[in-house]
Amino acid sequence: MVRGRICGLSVRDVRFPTSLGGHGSDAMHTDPNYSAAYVILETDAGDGLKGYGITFTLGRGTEVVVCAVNALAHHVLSKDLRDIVGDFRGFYRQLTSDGQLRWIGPEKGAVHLATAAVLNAVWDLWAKQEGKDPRTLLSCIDFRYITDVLTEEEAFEILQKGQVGKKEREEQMLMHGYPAYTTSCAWLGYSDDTLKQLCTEALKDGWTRFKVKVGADLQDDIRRCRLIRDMIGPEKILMMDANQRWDVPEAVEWMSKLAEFKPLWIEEPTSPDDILGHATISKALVPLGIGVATGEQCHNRVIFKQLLQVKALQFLQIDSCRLGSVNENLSVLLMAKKFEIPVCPHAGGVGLCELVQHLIIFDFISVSASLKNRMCEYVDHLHEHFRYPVIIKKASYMPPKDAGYSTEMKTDSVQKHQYPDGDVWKKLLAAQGN
Ligand SMILES: C[C@H](O)[C@@H](O)CC(=O)C(=O)O
Ligand SMILES: [Mg+2]
Repeated sequence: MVRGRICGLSVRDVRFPTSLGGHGSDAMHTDPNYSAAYVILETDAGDGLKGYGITFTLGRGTEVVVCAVNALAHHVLSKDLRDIVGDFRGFYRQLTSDGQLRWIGPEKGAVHLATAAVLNAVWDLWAKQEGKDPRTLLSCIDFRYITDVLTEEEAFEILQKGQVGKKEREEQMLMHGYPAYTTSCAWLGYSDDTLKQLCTEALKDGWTRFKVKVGADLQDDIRRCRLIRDMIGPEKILMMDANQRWDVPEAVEWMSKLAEFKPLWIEEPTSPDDILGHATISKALVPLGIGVATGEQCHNRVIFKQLLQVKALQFLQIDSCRLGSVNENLSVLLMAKKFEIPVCPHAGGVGLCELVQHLIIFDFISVSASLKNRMCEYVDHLHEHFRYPVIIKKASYMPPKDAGYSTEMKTDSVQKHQYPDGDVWKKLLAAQGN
């Protein structure tokens, strides 16, 4: 039973100094500090339940997103949760169409990341209060701009079909979990020794799918890809991620040099906005047996729609915080199902694994009903800061059992990492003479 009026919204700038160890580094983000704009919603329901929402950012970018969350706060404050979820589509559109903020979006950039943080908190709160049926889920989706490829009725049919065999798939998930791959061994800033050590440990832990960062220096890539392929052997799966480093012809040329290492996909080969560029790359890489994956920086459902329409990707990477929360992610999962393109979510960052596990397990149970060519990213960082961290067993995500969106962070972690006043940052800034 949905209850409570939103009587408080707070947002924190939480940063982790991951750049110090080269964690998370790639060809374009050489010194990322994994960060989050962390939103807490309170209600007057008197049940003690709060909604926690995050969006993933890097370092100083968090300041901008925190401002955007505050600029959106008035849409949520004093609203009855029942009214919000009773017309969630309308509420989503209210946030994304705010007449004074829309100009710095629309549905993209900092303001869309902020929308995700706020709506993720709403979903967390709502999920703690009640379950949802297909019609309710559909009522949360804004179909504006995508009805040329997916109507509400088609989406309903997909969800109805997804009911068949649902029980068995739930049991399968509870027993075996959702298959994952690891990105933790091969960040670009890691030395070869670190890569070898982490890869040895990952193999011992049963990982069979690995992602390596590429794109800055070809000879370096060849050496690192050889190293990792030799270590994992010919049968295990290898993916590559260039994080938007190349122009279109460069991407094709570079990947033809890395093809000998048999990557399943090249991720973000070029600008995330270049839909036709991705299509050109996809086509050129077919003879090499390499697919194109993208999505972690796709602004919204419209970009995904076009990527699907022009066959620009073979693996679709939703992101729980880049898109407008569960609402928009649902529309993308449904479009992917219609086009029969496997969804392999982006995760890692701060809390992305915690959030996206809900989406991808839902996708398997209620939408795609398939694990073919599907896996979810896993990065072994920062889970200790969450109250309900992901559980990985035998390289698979085990379904979360606690109600909610697994978004709540430990109070102590938030305090210590709040920027710039948390203990961690006070010490680091003092050491840097700031
Ligand atoms: C800056 C991030 O760490 C980015 O490299 C993550 C990413 O591309 C991925 O996990 O995929
Ligand atoms: Mg990536």
